[in-house]
Amino acid sequence: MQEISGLDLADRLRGEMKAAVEERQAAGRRIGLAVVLVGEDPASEIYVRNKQKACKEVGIVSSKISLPADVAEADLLATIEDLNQDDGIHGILVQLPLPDHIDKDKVINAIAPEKDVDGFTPINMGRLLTGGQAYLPCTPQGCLALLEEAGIDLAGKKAVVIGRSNIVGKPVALLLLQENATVTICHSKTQDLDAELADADVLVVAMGKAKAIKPQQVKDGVVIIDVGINRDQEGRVCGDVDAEAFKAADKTCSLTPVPGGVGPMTITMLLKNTLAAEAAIFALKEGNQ
Ligand SMILES: Nc1nc2c(c(=O)[nH]1)N[C@@H](CN(C=O)c1ccc(C(=O)N[C@@H](CCC(=O)O)C(=O)O)cc1)CN2
Repeated sequence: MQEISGLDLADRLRGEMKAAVEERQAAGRRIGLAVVLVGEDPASEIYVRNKQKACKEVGIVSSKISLPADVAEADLLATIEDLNQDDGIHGILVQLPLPDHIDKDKVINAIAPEKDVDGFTPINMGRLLTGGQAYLPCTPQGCLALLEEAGIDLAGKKAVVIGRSNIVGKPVALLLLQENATVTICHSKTQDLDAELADADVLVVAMGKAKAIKPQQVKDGVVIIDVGINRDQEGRVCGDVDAEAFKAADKTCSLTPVPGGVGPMTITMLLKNTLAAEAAIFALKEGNQ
């Protein structure tokens, strides 16, 4: 089994980004990202901390806006509007999930599309659908970067995506399609998952079920991107793919590890989108002068 490391690729890309940021800083530019965290979900706190750490690593200035779990939706929307108007902020992200009393779609819709570095607004999602210039959602973009790093030419390949969320399944399927793969999306109502998996050349698994995919379900030579982040019975972080069983079976395949695969690439793609947002906002301002 060949491992496709997200840590190695993330490291290299972050090094390149640091150099790009230094060039902009030398020209007097400062790149700002606002991270909005509602409540105290422990996993979200870790992800936000890791995002801020990564920003610092490359020279992006991040500001964390922490709001209480019982914040009124109107107050959260007002916070986003302030950030939309703030010239020092080039990217805005609202960490998900949000508490139940808040309408997630309303909040995402409130983010200015030009600062939507998560790529979750309908404008950016629509542009992704039509093949326009969009900020791509970070996890799907990370999955494609890993496939590219592994040297996979997707044209004509049979790609199977398990999961149909707006954050991962749907956008990753569109990105695979853009690369001319033949794409099948599977989900909880798919009647015969094994039949779909049996001849997949590329498999993206985002089902949220620990160690669900076994080596005997896929063919030799398959390339698997494991998006899952779960805890196993011993409390260890694991993916949706049973990596230990793949190793034990000495399966001929390529697989992203969990941890150390898609996760670090999600954060790296956020940095990439933030740099792109700053460049676009800067170019627009220059053009208007
Ligand atoms: N606004 C957003 N919210 C959420 C997103 C998102 O892209 N934007 N995605 C996920 C959480 N997430 C980023 O926010 C994220 C999840 C996991 C990792 C990561 O690096 N995971 C590690 C393992 C983590 C562990 O040990 O617990 C890894 O895979 O190596 C990064 C980012 C939902 N919310």
